[in-house]
Amino acid sequence: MPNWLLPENIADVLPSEARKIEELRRLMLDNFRLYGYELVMPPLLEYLESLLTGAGEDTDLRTFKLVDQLSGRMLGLRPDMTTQVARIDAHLLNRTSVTRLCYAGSVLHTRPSGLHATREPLQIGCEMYGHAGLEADAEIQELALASLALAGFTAVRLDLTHVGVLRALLDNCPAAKRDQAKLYAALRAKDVPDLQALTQDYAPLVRDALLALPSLYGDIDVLNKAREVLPDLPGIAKALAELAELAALAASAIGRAQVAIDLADLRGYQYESGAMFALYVPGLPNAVARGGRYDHVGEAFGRARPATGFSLDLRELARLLPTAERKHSIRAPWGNAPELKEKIAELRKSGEVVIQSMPGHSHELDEFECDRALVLEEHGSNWILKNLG
Ligand SMILES: N[C@@H](Cc1c[nH]c[nH+]1)C(=O)O
Repeated sequence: MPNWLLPENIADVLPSEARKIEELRRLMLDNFRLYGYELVMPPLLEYLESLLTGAGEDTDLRTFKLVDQLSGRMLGLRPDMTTQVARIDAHLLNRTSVTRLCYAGSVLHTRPSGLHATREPLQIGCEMYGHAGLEADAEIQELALASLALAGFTAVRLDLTHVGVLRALLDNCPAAKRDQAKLYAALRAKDVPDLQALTQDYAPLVRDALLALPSLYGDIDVLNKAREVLPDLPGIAKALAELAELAALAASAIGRAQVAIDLADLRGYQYESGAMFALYVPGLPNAVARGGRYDHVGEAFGRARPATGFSLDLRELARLLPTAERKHSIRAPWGNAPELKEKIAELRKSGEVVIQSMPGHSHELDEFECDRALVLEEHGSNWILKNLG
């Protein structure tokens, strides 16, 4: 095997793609700052048990593990930054007021989430702690939509769901609770035959409700249908009321989206505790951003705090965008003359890209197109710009 091959679903990011990703990262982080989100940088690896605190079995399976040579303990490479940020809020900041944090960094997955998905997403996101009301969820949704708008996506669909519906059903049926993991999987896949087989000996009320969930998908009217076909349990009524309110808020948010309800969409890391959302853009079957409420993670860290947030993969998002236009730049000779150096410094200070040709090489770089050259004025000693081509 050639020694320059990389593992499957792991790739280098080459110049023009890297530029797109970096520009998006800056735009989004700057926007988070305008809403008062403070940047944090959690470590790439942690003790496994802290990384998995409050997270589900999915997270465990997705985590690369290794042994720490210093402590002999098991370490994990983060598969998701959300629980790390919850740990920071719970233990390091110790604030009682509302805390807004944002982050951007690589995460690693043992298996790709799709055939062509990377195992090293570049996760960026925002988390808000300390407010249990829907206002916090609405702000997070608005930020997620604004992030996609910054990347140029305007025709966005926002799917809303709520873990309260399934929770209420499980709490009313011990057999369903026992099969929880299998039910999640069947619902995620909208696999009705599998659901039928699984639910055979459940209480009829719960069985009918579980079988109805995959079809409870569509515009806001689905909530009325859900009220008709789902049992009248307090948890379900509360979840549906919250979804109705969030749908209205999302429809009026900055960078507004077309809103849909999908009561069987339960993808995630199994730490969610309330309303959840996923954002979709045309041409891509998978969600480009996900978020929602996860009030119990802080509690697992020993300090209960309401929590809500969203994250997205910048690599995936950038892949959907057209290649950036080549940046116009200036070609300059290499030289030690103070006038030349000053002129080049002045141009760079004003934001121009100035590329000095190395002796014997004059090729242009992929990302840059030299449309001007810095040349010495004929019969003079001034450096002037000359248009090329
Ligand atoms: N980190 C979650 C999304 C999320 C962020 N905050 C809350 N939920 C994910 O990648 O699916």
